[in-house]
Amino acid sequence: MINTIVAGVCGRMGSTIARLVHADQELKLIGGFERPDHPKIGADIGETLGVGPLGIKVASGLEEIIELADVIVDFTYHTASLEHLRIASKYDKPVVVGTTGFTPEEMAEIKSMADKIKCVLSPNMSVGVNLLFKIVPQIARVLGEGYDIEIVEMHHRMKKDAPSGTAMKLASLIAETMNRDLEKVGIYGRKGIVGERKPQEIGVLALRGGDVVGEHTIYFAGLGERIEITHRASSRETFARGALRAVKWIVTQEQNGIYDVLDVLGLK
Ligand SMILES: NC(=O)C1=CN([C@@H]2O[C@H](COP(=O)(O)OP(=O)(O)OC[C@H]3O[C@@H](n4cnc5c(N)ncnc54)[C@H](OP(=O)(O)O)[C@@H]3O)[C@@H](O)[C@H]2O)C=CC1
Ligand SMILES: O=C(O)C1=N[C@H](C(=O)O)C[C@H](O)C1
Repeated sequence: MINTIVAGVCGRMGSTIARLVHADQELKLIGGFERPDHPKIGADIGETLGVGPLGIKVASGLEEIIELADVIVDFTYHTASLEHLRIASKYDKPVVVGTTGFTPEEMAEIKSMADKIKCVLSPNMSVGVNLLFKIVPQIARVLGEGYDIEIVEMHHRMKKDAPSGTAMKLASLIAETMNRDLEKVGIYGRKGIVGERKPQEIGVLALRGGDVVGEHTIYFAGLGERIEITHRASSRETFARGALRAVKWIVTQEQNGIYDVLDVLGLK
């Protein structure tokens, strides 16, 4: 059994992941934690998940429970996940991170930990989106210049970061493939007399509303034709199943490194 700790265990993703871990034959939910001031600290995790008492309490921090873990799953908040990675590297524990919204500086620090920790880091754990991470840059390359690239994402009203981590990763993969600097060509909204669209622009637009789980459309708009590729997630379990797959994979790795879901799927 793989002893698994879930960060942000009362959150939307944390609770979904914890329920699937609890139901999984190969994994054992041995702990979960929230911020020290969270109202559920000390509550039985099973009760908070609605699966009946499990005899494990919501802890008030990772260091309280980390020694028991084989692996930690973290879908929390960018500053929190970075701190959890620092702690996990100190204790030599692998981590699966799905959190988005890292600043460039935070991302640089995570990359700099590559020789100190085993980590799967991906803004989207679904198989479908990871397939898009593979094929969308190929489509951009084949189409070449002459097709205007715009990405539109929609998420629920509670989402804190924008644009989504997935949209930003798609934009950065496309920019890299097209030899463009996303810092220069990324456009995140338009209003007023903005002038004609420049051919190199990559537009990334975020819609927020209701309970939308996660939708991404990539447009390649040329003269006389347009390709639109859409991924729609209709359940958080899709991401959670991807996270569990990453958990089972990362604990078998011998080399430290910052991996992604394409490594897990063997699609690199
Ligand atoms: N990679 C993927 O496939 C996916 C990634 N995500 C990403 O996962 C993250 C979480 O999303 P979601 O579950 O919707 O958000 P929620 O706000 O529902 O859950 C986050 C949880 O983490 C808790 N948390 C915040 N700070 C800490 C801390 N320092 N220590 C412990 N727990 C903490 C929050 O507590 P509190 O409420 O008190 O802040 C909350 O319980 C986001 O970045 C989102 O973009 C989401 C879906 C899929
Ligand atoms: O916050 C969410 O909900 C999601 N966040 C991820 C992102 O920012 O890309 C992935 C998913 O679409 C859901």
